[in-house]
Amino acid sequence: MDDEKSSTSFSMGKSAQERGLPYVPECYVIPTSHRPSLTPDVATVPTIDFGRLKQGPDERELVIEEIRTACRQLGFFQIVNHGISQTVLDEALLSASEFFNLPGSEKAKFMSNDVHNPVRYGTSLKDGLDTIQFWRAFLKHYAHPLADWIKYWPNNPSNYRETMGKYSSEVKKLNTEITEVITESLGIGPNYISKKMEDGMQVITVNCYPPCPNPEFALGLPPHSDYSCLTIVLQSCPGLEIMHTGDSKWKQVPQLHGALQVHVGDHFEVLSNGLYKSVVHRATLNSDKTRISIASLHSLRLEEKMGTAKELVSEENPGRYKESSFKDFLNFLANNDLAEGKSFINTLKVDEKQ
Ligand SMILES: O=C(O)CCC(=O)C(=O)O
Ligand SMILES: [Fe+2]
Repeated sequence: MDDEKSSTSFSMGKSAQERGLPYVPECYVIPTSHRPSLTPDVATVPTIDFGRLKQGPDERELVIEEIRTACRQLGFFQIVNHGISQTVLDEALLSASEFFNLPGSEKAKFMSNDVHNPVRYGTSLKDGLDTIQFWRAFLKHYAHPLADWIKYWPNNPSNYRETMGKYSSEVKKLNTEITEVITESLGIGPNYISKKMEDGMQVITVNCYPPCPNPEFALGLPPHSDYSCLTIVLQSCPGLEIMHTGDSKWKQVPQLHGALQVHVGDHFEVLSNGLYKSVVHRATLNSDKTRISIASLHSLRLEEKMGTAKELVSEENPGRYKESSFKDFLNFLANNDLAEGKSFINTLKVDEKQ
């Protein structure tokens, strides 16, 4: 996600004690209804074995069916046997954590509030901050075409560009494979959008959530869905929660060593005419260890519009979304605060009564 514009959007009004509630440190401003549970339900997340895609047409068809169900019901799944080695995953996480361990002055070289900036660092963990709702630092950088952008990435730690570059290019390839399977599962064929996606944007968001003394009163990231077509996430430990569409409850995604998480983003919801849902998710905190997540967000080129596949529109099932580009999302972001619950996908929905 792309944010960091506000740190004081919620106001609690009367203090908890005035309302006869248990003591809450005054610096935490997330209202009770938005606070996470320290013992969340665990999500039942479909785990897709990508190796099975190469085990003949029958097996491939079964995997595609599993992906179709996951995208319709949750907008989320995990993949194993994805072809990216554990060393590449571990080294990317290690470089990320070394970057966030650098002195503030080193990270501040990349500090920017301009959402259009292709490389930027931000943090809600500022010295002297008197209200806390989000407990996160992040580094974002464009990653495709890699040769165009890598020279602007941090070179401290000294192997950051090498390890994160390797991870980024492998995830980019994996994204093309997942895209093919997803459009196949929509019945519009594997090549429907794969070439455009190959040439499209890749934004790497590296999130760092340090231990929080009161994880029950704050969040790492507010609830949101990603603007992307697909987001692929690597996490160092649990903390991601997804909103279960069935019972509208927050559930924690369990840690599965070596797995990658796949989020359906807003632009695939649009492509599918709402058949697939972009998953609403948030990041929670813990009090004893730093959590790192590396989100790779994939979309079409900066100004290329994503619209609904015409094959999925009919008289009985009219188009439900306006088309939009990544740039449209950035313009939306520059003027709206996602922490206040503003949602890009809602701005794309065509009024059904029209
Ligand atoms: O930390 C996570 O697991 C989620 C990160 C995320 O949602 C994002 O960067 O958009
Ligand atoms: Fe996200």
